[in-house]
Order: sequence, then structure tokens, then C-alpha cells
Amino acid sequence: MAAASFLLSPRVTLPLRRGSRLLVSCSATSSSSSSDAAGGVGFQGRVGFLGLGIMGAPMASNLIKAGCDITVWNRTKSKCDPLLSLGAKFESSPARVASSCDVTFAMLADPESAFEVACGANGAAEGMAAGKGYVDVSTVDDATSKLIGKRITSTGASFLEAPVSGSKKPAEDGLLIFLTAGDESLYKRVAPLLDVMGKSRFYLGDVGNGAAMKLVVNMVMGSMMVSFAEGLLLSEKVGLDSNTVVEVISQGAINAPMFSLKGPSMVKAAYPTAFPLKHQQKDLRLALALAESVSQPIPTAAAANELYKVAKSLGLADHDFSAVIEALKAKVQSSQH
Ligand SMILES: NC(=O)C1=CN([C@@H]2O[C@H](COP(=O)(O)OP(=O)(O)OC[C@H]3O[C@@H](n4cnc5c(N)ncnc54)[C@H](OP(=O)(O)O)[C@@H]3O)[C@@H](O)[C@H]2O)C=CC1
Ligand SMILES: O=CCCC(=O)O
Repeated sequence: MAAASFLLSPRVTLPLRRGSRLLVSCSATSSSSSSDAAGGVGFQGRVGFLGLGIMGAPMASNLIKAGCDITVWNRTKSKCDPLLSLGAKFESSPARVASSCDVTFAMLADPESAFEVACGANGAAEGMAAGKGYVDVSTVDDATSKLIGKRITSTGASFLEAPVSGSKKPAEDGLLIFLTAGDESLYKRVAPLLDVMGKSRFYLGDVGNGAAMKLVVNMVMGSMMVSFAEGLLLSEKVGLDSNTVVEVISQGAINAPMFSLKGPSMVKAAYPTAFPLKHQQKDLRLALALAESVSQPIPTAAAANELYKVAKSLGLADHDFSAVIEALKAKVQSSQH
């Protein structure tokens, strides 16, 4: 196959950075079309799910609705209740989930919580053993992912990192994009489950490549949002109608679903949380560290990160990341006084 060529389905091999190969597996199927009778989705065994926040809850919910045998745990136990009503089982710690399940997924807030839940006291690693699998779908840095992978595999179990692109609605609709790396046989084993929760999946090789891919994507997204916010405020200042700006952008070369989705509510200063601002700032912080590790300047992302930090200090951490526009508004006000 020519170096730059690729096929859309079902599997694609592309050259990977640093001389190795990138194996890309694409599934163009949606959750419903990929389901079959066996175990609901073609996966035999019990599935654990740790972390039932904005993303974890709908992902686990889709697995239950597809007929999977799901056991859940969440630090705040009350968030398990809607899943238990749908038929999930409950265990009282990550270790107990892992020991009672064949494969366990984790969707945690950040590197610290992902490490704690996997490797801390009563963590998933304590319930792991040969034949089991751990799939971490949280957004973390490559170093944390490697540490978690090392601890999990020290038990004889397999490890796959699989952060996702796509937010609350794609999680609800089973349309996420999985950026996986690590144990390839575990990747193949859980593919039917990924296909319930997502519209496509990429296998990127060694642990760390999935985390890096996710941070690159979210670095671009965080900077795009700041640029968009600047455009909306500038247009308002010069007397343009912001809704018309959103419409014009949506018809041109810089159209992005994110602008059309978030723009109308940003104009109304409403920020219903899909992707919490604190997580976007975390991803920019991690992307900056990734860039520093290879001496790559990313000045636009660095500037965007500063604005998200200001937004956090204004009490906007749990709002949607589009609330970063409020940090720009605050800057204008402070420069006028
Ligand atoms: N929202 C989005 O659009 C997307 C988010 N992501 C990433 O997915 C991950 C989860 O995001 P999201 O669901 O939005 O986040 P939420 O903040 O809604 O959920 C975070 C989850 O982590 C748990 N948690 C936090 N700290 C700890 C801890 N110390 N110990 C145990 N559990 C803990 C929370 O438990 P509790 O309920 O007790 O607080 C909750 O289950 C993040 O890494 C995020 O960057 C990726 C793609 C899109
Ligand atoms: O990590 C969050 C990503 C949000 C999105 O892809 O829309």
C-alpha cells in the first residue's frame, strides 16, 4: 500500500511517528447496527464501569441498553442509582468491580483520580488478574497512562488506554471516537463494546499514543474556542449582530460543529455544561507539558490556557468550557477601571 493511502473500512495501516506503524481500525457502524444477539453486542462476559460523571453515565447506560452485564462504582454513590434502575449491578469499590468483572472501564476526571481509582487502596488493580482487562477512557497524560498500565499488567491483566473525542451528546448517542493504544488483543476483545459507545475507533500502538492524540485534539479545540470567543466579543464591540457572525462562520471554510453548537448559547451568556471548563484547562495544561517534553513551542495554546485559568478563578470551573468568553469580558471590564 502506498505510504499515504488509506482505506475507510475495516482496518487501515498508516506510517506512525518515530518509524513504527500506526494501525487504524475504523468502524463506521453505530451502536444499534453493531449489536447482535450474543451478550447483546457480541462480547461475552461481565463489564465493570468506574466513574459515572457527565461522560461515564451515558456510556455505561448505552452498554446496559445494548444488553451487557454491567457492574458500576462511583465515588459519589448516588450517581449509580439511575444505572441500577436500568439493571446494572453495584460493587462497593473499584477492586471489587474489577474482581467480579472480565473487563473494567474507567472514566475519571483527571490523572490524579484515574491513578487513584486504578492503583490506590481498594483500587481496580487489587481486583485484577490474568485474563482480565482494564480500559481507561479518561483523558490523562501519557506518563500517568503508562504508570496505570504498568500496575495493571503487573497483575497479569491487560491494559488499553482509550480516551474519547466527543462530548455529552455523542456519549448519549453512542457516537464517540475512541483513541486507543496498548494491548492489541484487549482492543480486539472490547471492540464490540467500543462500537456500542462510539462511531469509530483508532488503534494507535503503544500506551501513550492515545493520550497524546487526545491532548493534541483538545489543545486545538481549546484554542479554537478562545479565538471564537474573541471574535464574538469583537463583533459585538463594533456593532455587528453576534448571531449573524455565528451564521456567517457556519457557512464558510472555518465552520466547525462546535461553533454552531455553542455559539447561540454563548451569545446569550448561557453555558450549560457538556465539557466542564476545568477539564479543558487540565487538557491544555497536559498538552503544554507534552509539548515541553519534545521542545515544541505552542504559544497559542499557552495563551489560551491562561484565559481558562482566569475563567477558573472567576468561579467558572464547572460551567461549560465555552464560558471562557466570560474571562475575556472580565478583562475588558478591568482594563476600563
Ligand atoms: N465532558 C466531556 O465533554 C468530555 C470529557 N472527557 C474526559 O472524560 C473524563 C470525565 O469527564 P466528565 O465525565 O465530563 O467529568 P465529570 O467531572 O462529570 O466526572 C468525573 C468523574 O470522576 C470522578 N472522580 C473525580 N475525582 C475522583 C477521585 N479523586 N476519586 C474517584 N473518583 C473521582 C467523579 O466522581 P464523583 O461523581 O464522585 O465526583 C466522576 O465520576 C475527563 O478526563 C474529561 O477530560 C473526554 C471527552 C469529553
Ligand atoms: O474532551 C472533551 C472533548 C469534547 C468534544 O470533543 O466535543
